Amino acid sequence: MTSDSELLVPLHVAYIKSLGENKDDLVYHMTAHLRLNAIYWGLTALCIMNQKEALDREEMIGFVMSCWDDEAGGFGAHPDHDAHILATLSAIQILVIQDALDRIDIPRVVKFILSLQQPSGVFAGDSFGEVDTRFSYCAVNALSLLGKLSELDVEKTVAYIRSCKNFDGGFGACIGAESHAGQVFVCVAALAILDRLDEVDHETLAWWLAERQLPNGGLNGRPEKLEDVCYSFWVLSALSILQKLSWIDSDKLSSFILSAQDPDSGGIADRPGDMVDVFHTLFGVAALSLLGYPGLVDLDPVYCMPASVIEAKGLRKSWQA
Ligand SMILES: CN(C(=O)[C@H](Cc1cnc[nH]1)NC(=O)OCc1ccccc1)[C@@H](Cc1ccccc1)C(=O)N[C@@H](Cc1c[nH]c2ccccc12)C(=O)NO
Ligand SMILES: [Zn+2]
Repeated sequence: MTSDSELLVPLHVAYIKSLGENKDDLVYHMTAHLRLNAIYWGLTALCIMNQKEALDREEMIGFVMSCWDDEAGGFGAHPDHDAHILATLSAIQILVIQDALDRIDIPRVVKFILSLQQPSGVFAGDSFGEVDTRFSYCAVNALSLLGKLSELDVEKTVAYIRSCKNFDGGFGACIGAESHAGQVFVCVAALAILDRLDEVDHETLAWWLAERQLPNGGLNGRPEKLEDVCYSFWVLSALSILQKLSWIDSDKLSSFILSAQDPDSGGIADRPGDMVDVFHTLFGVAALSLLGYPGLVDLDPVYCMPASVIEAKGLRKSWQA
Protein backbone atom coordinates (compact mmCIF):
# COMPACT_ATOMS: atom_id res chain seq x y z
CA MET A 1 0.00 0.00 0.00
CA THR A 2 1.67 3.22 -1.19
CA SER A 3 0.28 5.40 1.64
CA ASP A 4 2.43 3.53 4.18
CA SER A 5 5.75 4.26 2.50
CA GLU A 6 5.47 7.66 0.84
CA LEU A 7 3.90 11.11 1.27
CA LEU A 8 1.10 11.53 -1.32
CA VAL A 9 1.92 15.19 -2.08
CA PRO A 10 -0.35 15.69 -5.15
CA LEU A 11 -3.34 14.25 -3.23
CA HIS A 12 -2.73 16.48 -0.19
CA VAL A 13 -2.39 19.58 -2.41
CA ALA A 14 -5.70 18.71 -4.15
CA TYR A 15 -7.36 18.12 -0.74
CA ILE A 16 -6.27 21.54 0.60
CA LYS A 17 -7.36 23.29 -2.63
CA SER A 18 -10.81 21.61 -2.38
CA LEU A 19 -11.44 22.98 1.16
CA GLY A 20 -12.49 26.43 -0.03
CA GLU A 21 -14.72 24.99 -2.81
CA ASN A 22 -17.46 22.97 -1.07
CA LYS A 23 -19.10 25.82 0.85
CA ASP A 24 -22.36 23.87 1.15
CA ASP A 25 -21.32 21.03 3.42
CA LEU A 26 -21.89 21.16 7.17
CA VAL A 27 -18.21 20.89 8.13
CA TYR A 28 -17.50 24.18 6.33
CA HIS A 29 -20.02 26.03 8.51
CA MET A 30 -19.13 24.13 11.69
CA THR A 31 -15.56 25.38 11.38
CA ALA A 32 -16.35 29.05 10.63
CA HIS A 33 -14.98 29.97 14.07
CA LEU A 34 -11.57 28.55 13.05
CA ARG A 35 -11.57 29.78 9.41
CA LEU A 36 -8.56 32.16 9.56
CA ASN A 37 -6.54 29.55 11.52
CA ALA A 38 -7.52 26.93 8.90
CA ILE A 39 -6.20 29.16 6.10
CA TYR A 40 -2.87 29.47 7.95
CA TRP A 41 -2.82 25.66 8.34
CA GLY A 42 -3.55 25.07 4.62
CA LEU A 43 -1.10 27.71 3.36
CA THR A 44 1.75 26.49 5.60
CA ALA A 45 1.15 22.84 4.60
CA LEU A 46 1.33 23.89 0.91
CA CYS A 47 4.57 25.83 1.56
CA ILE A 48 6.14 22.75 3.18
CA MET A 49 5.15 20.72 0.07
CA ASN A 50 6.55 23.55 -2.12
CA GLN A 51 3.13 24.32 -3.63
CA LYS A 52 2.45 27.80 -2.19
CA GLU A 53 0.92 29.02 -5.49
CA ALA A 54 -1.90 26.44 -5.29
CA LEU A 55 -4.03 29.06 -3.46
CA ASP A 56 -4.74 32.55 -4.89
CA ARG A 57 -2.61 35.16 -3.04
CA GLU A 58 -4.86 38.22 -3.55
CA GLU A 59 -8.05 36.31 -2.63
CA MET A 60 -6.35 35.06 0.56
CA ILE A 61 -5.11 38.54 1.57
CA GLY A 62 -8.62 39.89 0.87
CA PHE A 63 -10.15 37.32 3.24
CA VAL A 64 -7.57 38.10 5.96
CA MET A 65 -8.40 41.82 5.75
CA SER A 66 -12.15 41.02 5.89
CA CYS A 67 -11.48 39.55 9.37
CA TRP A 68 -10.07 42.87 10.69
CA ASP A 69 -12.03 44.12 13.77
CA ASP A 70 -11.48 47.88 13.53
CA GLU A 71 -12.98 48.60 16.96
CA ALA A 72 -10.53 46.28 18.77
CA GLY A 73 -7.55 46.74 16.44
CA GLY A 74 -7.10 42.99 15.93
CA PHE A 75 -8.31 40.10 13.76
CA GLY A 76 -11.22 37.69 14.35
CA ALA A 77 -11.23 34.15 12.91
CA HIS A 78 -14.08 35.07 10.53
CA PRO A 79 -15.65 38.29 9.22
CA ASP A 80 -17.77 39.96 11.96
CA HIS A 81 -16.16 37.80 14.72
CA ASP A 82 -14.55 39.59 17.67
CA ALA A 83 -10.76 40.09 17.61
CA HIS A 84 -8.81 37.22 19.25
CA ILE A 85 -5.06 36.84 19.75
CA LEU A 86 -5.05 33.37 18.08
CA ALA A 87 -6.71 34.70 14.90
CA THR A 88 -4.46 37.78 15.02
CA LEU A 89 -1.37 35.52 15.05
CA SER A 90 -2.78 33.46 12.13
CA ALA A 91 -3.46 36.69 10.17
CA ILE A 92 0.11 37.96 10.75
CA GLN A 93 1.61 34.55 9.87
CA ILE A 94 -0.36 34.45 6.59
CA LEU A 95 0.57 38.06 5.68
CA VAL A 96 4.27 37.47 6.47
CA ILE A 97 4.32 34.31 4.30
CA GLN A 98 2.56 36.26 1.51
CA ASP A 99 4.92 39.25 2.04
CA ALA A 100 1.93 41.55 2.59
CA LEU A 101 2.50 43.08 6.07
CA ASP A 102 2.17 46.52 4.43
CA ARG A 103 -1.62 45.94 4.37
CA ILE A 104 -2.02 46.35 8.16
CA ASP A 105 -1.76 49.18 10.72
CA ILE A 106 1.12 47.68 12.76
CA PRO A 107 0.95 50.15 15.71
CA ARG A 108 -2.81 49.41 16.12
CA VAL A 109 -2.21 45.63 16.20
CA VAL A 110 0.73 46.02 18.65
CA LYS A 111 -1.55 48.07 20.95
CA PHE A 112 -4.23 45.31 20.83
CA ILE A 113 -1.70 42.58 21.65
CA LEU A 114 -0.04 44.48 24.54
CA SER A 115 -3.49 45.36 25.96
CA LEU A 116 -4.05 41.63 26.61
CA GLN A 117 -1.14 41.19 29.06
CA GLN A 118 -2.39 40.63 32.63
CA PRO A 119 -0.68 41.84 35.88
CA SER A 120 0.57 38.23 36.40
CA GLY A 121 2.43 38.42 33.07
CA VAL A 122 0.17 35.93 31.24
CA PHE A 123 -1.83 36.99 28.17
CA ALA A 124 -5.60 36.81 27.70
CA GLY A 125 -7.00 35.61 24.33
CA ASP A 126 -9.42 38.53 24.00
CA SER A 127 -11.33 41.13 26.04
CA PHE A 128 -13.34 38.33 27.75
CA GLY A 129 -10.15 37.48 29.64
CA GLU A 130 -9.50 33.70 29.29
CA VAL A 131 -5.77 33.31 30.07
CA ASP A 132 -3.43 30.54 28.84
CA THR A 133 0.31 30.17 28.08
CA ARG A 134 -0.85 29.53 24.47
CA PHE A 135 -1.81 33.21 24.30
CA SER A 136 1.57 34.28 25.71
CA TYR A 137 3.16 32.41 22.79
CA CYS A 138 0.77 34.09 20.33
CA ALA A 139 1.78 37.52 21.67
CA VAL A 140 5.54 36.80 21.60
CA ASN A 141 5.39 35.20 18.13
CA ALA A 142 3.23 37.99 16.64
CA LEU A 143 5.28 40.86 18.17
CA SER A 144 8.46 39.17 16.92
CA LEU A 145 7.09 38.87 13.36
CA LEU A 146 6.07 42.56 13.52
CA GLY A 147 9.59 43.53 14.71
CA LYS A 148 8.12 45.02 17.91
CA LEU A 149 9.49 42.69 20.66
CA SER A 150 11.17 45.75 22.23
CA GLU A 151 7.69 46.94 23.30
CA LEU A 152 7.06 43.77 25.38
CA ASP A 153 7.68 43.48 29.13
CA VAL A 154 9.93 40.42 28.67
CA GLU A 155 10.69 39.88 32.37
CA LYS A 156 6.99 39.73 33.29
CA THR A 157 6.24 37.40 30.35
CA VAL A 158 9.11 35.02 31.24
CA ALA A 159 8.21 35.09 34.96
CA TYR A 160 4.72 33.73 34.25
CA ILE A 161 6.02 30.96 31.96
CA ARG A 162 8.58 30.03 34.68
CA SER A 163 5.71 29.74 37.19
CA CYS A 164 4.04 27.14 34.90
CA LYS A 165 7.07 24.81 34.84
CA ASN A 166 6.35 21.44 36.49
CA PHE A 167 8.62 18.93 38.26
CA ASP A 168 8.61 16.73 35.11
CA GLY A 169 10.30 19.60 33.26
CA GLY A 170 7.12 20.25 31.25
CA PHE A 171 4.72 23.21 31.22
CA GLY A 172 0.94 23.58 31.65
CA ALA A 173 -1.67 26.08 30.46
CA CYS A 174 -1.50 28.00 33.76
CA ILE A 175 0.13 27.79 37.22
CA GLY A 176 -0.42 24.29 38.68
CA ALA A 177 -1.79 22.82 35.42
CA GLU A 178 -0.32 19.44 34.39
CA SER A 179 2.25 19.18 31.59
CA HIS A 180 0.81 18.77 28.07
CA ALA A 181 2.83 18.54 24.83
CA GLY A 182 0.96 21.47 23.27
CA GLN A 183 1.69 23.70 26.24
CA VAL A 184 5.32 22.52 26.28
CA PHE A 185 5.58 23.62 22.63
CA VAL A 186 4.17 27.10 23.22
CA CYS A 187 6.25 27.74 26.38
CA VAL A 188 9.55 26.45 24.93
CA ALA A 189 8.96 28.26 21.60
CA ALA A 190 8.12 31.53 23.40
CA LEU A 191 11.28 31.22 25.55
CA ALA A 192 13.32 30.49 22.38
CA ILE A 193 12.06 33.69 20.70
CA LEU A 194 12.91 35.65 23.88
CA ASP A 195 16.36 33.94 23.99
CA ARG A 196 15.58 32.66 27.49
CA LEU A 197 16.02 28.86 27.03
CA ASP A 198 18.09 28.98 30.24
CA GLU A 199 14.69 28.78 32.00
CA VAL A 200 14.21 25.21 30.69
CA ASP A 201 15.53 22.01 32.40
CA HIS A 202 16.78 20.62 29.06
CA GLU A 203 17.56 17.03 30.13
CA THR A 204 14.44 16.53 32.29
CA LEU A 205 12.11 17.97 29.64
CA ALA A 206 13.79 16.09 26.73
CA TRP A 207 13.29 12.85 28.67
CA TRP A 208 9.58 13.65 29.26
CA LEU A 209 9.17 14.47 25.55
CA ALA A 210 10.92 11.28 24.38
CA GLU A 211 8.59 9.34 26.73
CA ARG A 212 5.67 10.45 24.49
CA GLN A 213 6.64 7.85 21.83
CA LEU A 214 4.51 4.67 21.93
CA PRO A 215 5.33 1.14 20.59
CA ASN A 216 3.35 1.93 17.40
CA GLY A 217 5.75 4.80 16.69
CA GLY A 218 3.18 7.58 17.27
CA LEU A 219 3.47 10.25 19.95
CA ASN A 220 0.88 11.21 22.59
CA GLY A 221 0.38 14.54 24.38
CA ARG A 222 0.45 13.25 27.97
CA PRO A 223 1.25 9.95 29.72
CA GLU A 224 -1.37 7.19 29.18
CA LYS A 225 -3.03 9.09 26.27
CA LEU A 226 -3.51 7.79 22.68
CA GLU A 227 -1.05 8.62 19.88
CA ASP A 228 -2.10 11.53 17.64
CA VAL A 229 -0.38 12.94 14.52
CA CYS A 230 -0.54 16.57 15.71
CA TYR A 231 1.45 15.70 18.84
CA SER A 232 4.24 14.65 16.49
CA PHE A 233 4.75 18.33 15.76
CA TRP A 234 4.33 19.69 19.32
CA VAL A 235 6.84 17.17 20.71
CA LEU A 236 9.32 17.24 17.78
CA SER A 237 9.35 21.04 17.66
CA ALA A 238 10.23 21.28 21.37
CA LEU A 239 12.91 18.55 21.03
CA SER A 240 14.32 20.32 17.95
CA ILE A 241 14.62 23.58 19.94
CA LEU A 242 16.41 21.62 22.70
CA GLN A 243 18.58 20.02 19.95
CA LYS A 244 17.59 16.50 21.02
CA LEU A 245 15.62 15.29 17.96
CA SER A 246 17.72 12.08 18.00
CA TRP A 247 15.92 10.99 21.20
CA ILE A 248 12.90 9.99 19.05
CA ASP A 249 12.82 6.98 16.66
CA SER A 250 12.31 8.95 13.40
CA ASP A 251 11.61 5.92 11.14
CA LYS A 252 8.83 4.61 13.38
CA LEU A 253 7.28 8.09 13.75
CA SER A 254 7.46 8.77 9.98
CA SER A 255 5.73 5.43 9.26
CA PHE A 256 2.99 6.26 11.79
CA ILE A 257 2.32 9.67 10.18
CA LEU A 258 2.30 8.21 6.63
CA SER A 259 -0.16 5.51 7.76
CA ALA A 260 -2.62 8.26 8.81
CA GLN A 261 -2.94 9.53 5.22
CA ASP A 262 -6.17 9.03 3.27
CA PRO A 263 -4.88 7.35 0.06
CA ASP A 264 -8.11 8.21 -1.86
CA SER A 265 -9.14 11.79 -0.96
CA GLY A 266 -5.81 13.02 0.40
CA GLY A 267 -5.29 14.69 3.75
CA ILE A 268 -3.93 13.30 7.03
CA ALA A 269 -6.00 12.28 10.11
CA ASP A 270 -5.05 12.26 13.81
CA ARG A 271 -4.49 8.49 13.52
CA PRO A 272 -4.99 5.73 10.89
CA GLY A 273 -8.62 5.21 9.88
CA ASP A 274 -9.98 8.51 11.24
CA MET A 275 -11.43 11.40 9.19
CA VAL A 276 -8.72 13.70 7.76
CA ASP A 277 -8.70 17.45 8.45
CA VAL A 278 -6.49 20.37 7.39
CA PHE A 279 -5.18 20.80 10.99
CA HIS A 280 -3.66 17.29 11.11
CA THR A 281 -2.54 17.57 7.48
CA LEU A 282 -0.39 20.61 8.40
CA PHE A 283 1.04 19.14 11.59
CA GLY A 284 1.70 15.80 9.87
CA VAL A 285 3.76 17.32 7.03
CA ALA A 286 5.34 19.78 9.50
CA ALA A 287 6.59 16.86 11.63
CA LEU A 288 7.85 15.04 8.49
CA SER A 289 9.75 18.21 7.52
CA LEU A 290 11.41 18.34 10.97
CA LEU A 291 12.31 14.64 10.50
CA GLY A 292 14.03 15.52 7.20
CA TYR A 293 11.55 13.68 4.96
CA PRO A 294 12.97 13.97 1.38
CA GLY A 295 11.62 16.76 -0.85
CA LEU A 296 9.95 18.79 1.90
CA VAL A 297 10.79 22.46 2.53
CA ASP A 298 12.57 23.28 5.81
CA LEU A 299 10.20 24.44 8.57
CA ASP A 300 11.17 26.74 11.46
CA PRO A 301 10.06 24.78 14.58
CA VAL A 302 9.53 27.93 16.71
CA TYR A 303 7.28 29.90 14.35
CA CYS A 304 5.82 26.88 12.47
CA MET A 305 6.51 28.75 9.23
CA PRO A 306 8.93 28.12 6.30
CA ALA A 307 12.53 28.52 7.58
CA SER A 308 13.42 30.71 4.56
CA VAL A 309 10.71 33.23 5.52
CA ILE A 310 11.97 33.43 9.13
CA GLU A 311 15.61 33.68 7.99
CA ALA A 312 14.74 36.51 5.57
CA LYS A 313 13.39 38.49 8.55
CA GLY A 314 16.59 37.82 10.52
CA LEU A 315 14.64 35.97 13.24
CA ARG A 316 16.48 32.63 13.53
CA LYS A 317 18.22 32.42 16.89
CA SER A 318 21.82 31.61 17.76
CA TRP A 319 20.64 28.34 19.41
CA GLN A 320 19.87 26.90 15.98
CA ALA A 321 22.52 24.95 14.11
C1 LIG B 1 -8.71 24.23 19.07
N1 LIG B 1 -7.88 23.12 18.68
C2 LIG B 1 -7.63 22.13 19.59
O1 LIG B 1 -8.03 22.23 20.72
C3 LIG B 1 -6.90 20.88 19.21
C4 LIG B 1 -7.89 19.72 19.25
C5 LIG B 1 -7.12 18.45 19.07
C6 LIG B 1 -6.47 18.10 17.95
N2 LIG B 1 -5.94 16.88 18.20
C7 LIG B 1 -6.24 16.55 19.46
N3 LIG B 1 -6.98 17.51 20.01
N4 LIG B 1 -5.88 20.65 20.22
C8 LIG B 1 -4.71 21.30 20.11
O2 LIG B 1 -4.44 22.09 19.22
O3 LIG B 1 -3.84 20.98 21.13
C9 LIG B 1 -2.49 21.31 20.85
C10 LIG B 1 -2.11 22.52 21.55
C11 LIG B 1 -2.66 22.83 22.79
C12 LIG B 1 -2.21 23.95 23.44
C13 LIG B 1 -1.25 24.76 22.86
C14 LIG B 1 -0.74 24.45 21.61
C15 LIG B 1 -1.17 23.33 20.97
C16 LIG B 1 -7.26 23.16 17.35
C17 LIG B 1 -8.32 23.15 16.25
C18 LIG B 1 -8.90 21.79 16.20
C19 LIG B 1 -10.08 21.54 16.91
C20 LIG B 1 -10.62 20.26 16.87
C21 LIG B 1 -10.00 19.24 16.09
C22 LIG B 1 -8.82 19.52 15.39
C23 LIG B 1 -8.28 20.80 15.45
C24 LIG B 1 -6.47 24.44 17.26
O4 LIG B 1 -6.92 25.41 16.71
N5 LIG B 1 -5.29 24.39 17.85
C25 LIG B 1 -4.39 25.50 17.90
C26 LIG B 1 -3.15 24.95 18.57
C27 LIG B 1 -2.07 25.83 18.30
C28 LIG B 1 -1.17 25.70 17.31
N6 LIG B 1 -0.29 26.72 17.36
C29 LIG B 1 -0.65 27.51 18.39
C30 LIG B 1 -0.13 28.67 18.85
C31 LIG B 1 -0.74 29.28 19.92
C32 LIG B 1 -1.86 28.73 20.52
C33 LIG B 1 -2.42 27.56 20.04
C34 LIG B 1 -1.79 26.97 18.99
C35 LIG B 1 -4.04 25.98 16.48
O5 LIG B 1 -3.66 25.17 15.67
N7 LIG B 1 -4.08 27.30 16.30
O6 LIG B 1 -3.69 27.79 15.08
ZN1 LIG C 1 -4.50 15.98 17.09
